[in-house]
Amino acid sequence: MDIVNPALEDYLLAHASPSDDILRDLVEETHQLEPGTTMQISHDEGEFLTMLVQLTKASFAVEVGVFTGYSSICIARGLSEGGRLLACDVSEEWTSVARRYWERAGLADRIDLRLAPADRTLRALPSDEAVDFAFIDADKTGYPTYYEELVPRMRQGGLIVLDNVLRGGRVVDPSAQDEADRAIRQINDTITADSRVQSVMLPLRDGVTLARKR
Ligand SMILES: C[S@@+](CC[C@H](N)C(=O)[O-])C[C@H]1O[C@@H](n2cnc3c(N)ncnc32)[C@H](O)[C@@H]1O
Repeated sequence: MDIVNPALEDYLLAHASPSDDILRDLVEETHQLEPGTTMQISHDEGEFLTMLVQLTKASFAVEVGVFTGYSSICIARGLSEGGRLLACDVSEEWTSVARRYWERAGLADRIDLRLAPADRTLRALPSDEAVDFAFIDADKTGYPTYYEELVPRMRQGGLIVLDNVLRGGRVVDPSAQDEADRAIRQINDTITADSRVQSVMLPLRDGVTLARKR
């Protein structure tokens, strides 16, 4: 199911601020890998992330799901002076590509990569409300856990962004019942009912939720 009419989607993509050589090369290199660019966020979503990080004036951000580093670059670029991004993933292979591009983008010194299951990395974070911005884009069955670990650690006004919350429209298809479908429906319902956050779901690419800690 198309979330947005494909012609309009192309039009939207063409009307975000232009990309740059680093991100273009990263897309091209990722295209050669086995999963290709299917897991990578799109250019307009990347611009949106940078803008959100800037608007929240974030200095400590957490990313769950690095892959080859596209979203990490977009988040790290938006951080305020001296800001840090804690980037969680389990793949040495894919994040080795990310590391090269972080270096090239001059961002390597502001990104801490943790190669471990993200639930473990998040649980090990201090419980004070220090996180300004978080982006969740990893294994879908983990979303409920990542969200629950992050909410108490967000500062007031901090923003959690979740990707793929529409799962290509599967969320409204009653026959779509795999583990990931159920986890995404669960987290979508949890967030809507969660009085700790103010939330909105946007039809950007595969669906993006913004949850702002009250
Ligand atoms: C959709 S991709 C992330 C795409 C990335 N945000 C980008 O812009 O290119 C999902 C990533 O989550 C990682 N992942 C899967 N299970 C994980 C887990 N339990 N903990 C941390 N990362 C995990 C995968 O290795 C993969 O790199």
